[in-house]
Amino acid sequence: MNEPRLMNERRPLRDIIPQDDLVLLTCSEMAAADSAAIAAGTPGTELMEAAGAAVAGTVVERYRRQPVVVLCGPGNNGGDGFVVARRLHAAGWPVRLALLGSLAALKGDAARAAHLWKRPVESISAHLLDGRPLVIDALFGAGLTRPVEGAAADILARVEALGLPVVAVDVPTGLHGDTGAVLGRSIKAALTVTFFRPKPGHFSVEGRRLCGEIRVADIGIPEAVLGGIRPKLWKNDPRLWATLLRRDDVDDHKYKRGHLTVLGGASSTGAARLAALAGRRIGAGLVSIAAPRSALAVYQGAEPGNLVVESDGDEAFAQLLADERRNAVLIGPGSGRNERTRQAALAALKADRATVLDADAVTVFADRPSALFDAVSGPVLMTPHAGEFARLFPDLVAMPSKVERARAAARRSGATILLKGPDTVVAAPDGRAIINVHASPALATAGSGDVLAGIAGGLMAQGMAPLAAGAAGAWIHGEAAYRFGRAGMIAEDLIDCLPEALGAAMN
Ligand SMILES: NC(=O)C1=CN([C@@H]2O[C@H](COP(=O)(O)OP(=O)(O)OC[C@H]3O[C@@H](n4cnc5c(N)ncnc54)[C@H](O)[C@@H]3O)[C@@H](O)[C@H]2O)[C@H](O)CC1
Ligand SMILES: [K+]
Repeated sequence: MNEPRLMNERRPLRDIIPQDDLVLLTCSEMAAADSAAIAAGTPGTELMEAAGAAVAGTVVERYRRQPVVVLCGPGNNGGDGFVVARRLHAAGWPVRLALLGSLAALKGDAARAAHLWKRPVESISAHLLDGRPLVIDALFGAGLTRPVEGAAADILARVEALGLPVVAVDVPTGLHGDTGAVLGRSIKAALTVTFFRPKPGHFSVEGRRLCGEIRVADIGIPEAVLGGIRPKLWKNDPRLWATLLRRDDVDDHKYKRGHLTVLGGASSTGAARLAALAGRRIGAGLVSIAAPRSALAVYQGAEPGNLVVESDGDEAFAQLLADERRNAVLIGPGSGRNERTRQAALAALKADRATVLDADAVTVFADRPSALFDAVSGPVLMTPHAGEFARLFPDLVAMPSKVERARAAARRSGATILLKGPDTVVAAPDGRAIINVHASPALATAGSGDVLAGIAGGLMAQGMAPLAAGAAGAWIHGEAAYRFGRAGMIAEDLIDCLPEALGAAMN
């Protein structure tokens, strides 16, 4: 029987398959797309006209005709606003337009758009809101560089106090397009119309709270411009990795689907057991728990499907990994912040195994992160939550962008970082990153992280590269919670919903 050989061949790990329509562009990449479109023959004025037309068209589509006030800022976001106002007026809507700053200060495309508006330009004042109009927020967009204050902040506060409906142009004013942070004050929109591709900021926790429904309008920027930009950020979706889940080998069998070894702790055995179950449910061929002698009986009595192997003492785990069929390792859930965990993690990295380091396996290195980073050379996925991240990368916490925080940590550690949260970011050392918002608040339950780590470990056992395993794991984890779909979910429920979630990912 030649199975063991199959386990030894180091097949290339299967990695994500980039999808252009899932790309997210930063403000500067968006400006580059603009410039490329203009260089390819589409005047900036046409882009602005198309942007304003897209907003006006969406408003007409979504709202009954009613009084509208368009709040325009001093730049091209405001320029878009002039186009929106002109088009809504032409469609018979009662429109008022107010400008922050002076007409004379407008430049370029915005000045041209303002020139085409032949009706009054008012100044920003609370009286604009008499009659409870629909508000078009064209104050600031991709050019926001500092906190919103003064008249702009005042009018937004007034809009909010009156509870008026808001449609945001590109991004709600005050939301930073790249970091998704709020500078000064912002405004909650019912609908945000952005252009060509969304921005990372649209999907931050604040971004999702403030943008409302997000519409991405085609404004005539050719897809080909992406070739020159070479974006490295995508919104998570099964289309990035679902084909990697397919089991096309006709002679598929458990040895080909990898062997995930989970380090079991002595005290809280539930975490490792949950992770092991998740690894099996997601399709790993074999999953075993390396248990200390003192907890052997507990693990053996728990789930018959989990192989349990004794692994006591610091060197024991390294000896286990002498068996190359153990091609993937998960350390952390419930394993304790102790020397055994540290040594097991270093043994897995030294043995160049596909390794997931979660929870205790991350924080046990907090005193000397370099000891961990220096040992990373192969496929490693770290899955910290914000607190664990801060212990390992304290100096990165101040970075305003979660994507950039995760990317910096990945570059520094050499591992792929899955930085958990309602907006989980998975970032590889080469800069590629994926934002996952396919998640439910119900996931904030004890043990949920153990399940996620087990899913990712099970996928890496089957040959998925860390970025793909992290993205697929985060999405499937979220889908399982949606599938459970009712209050009172506990981590074990996620395990039972994994087959449906996996099925949803593959359809
Ligand atoms: N392809 C596209 O994405 C297109 C985008 N368009 C629109 O253009 C804006 C970006 O325009 P820009 O002039 O660069 O910046 P803003 O209009 O957002 O800001 C104007 C200006 O304001 C200054 N500023 C920044 N922050 C503040 C602040 N807190 N207080 C006061 N002043 C501030 C800063 O100098 C900015 O330059 C984009 O959002 C789209 O709506 C194109 O119209 C069409 C193609
Ligand atoms: K805006």
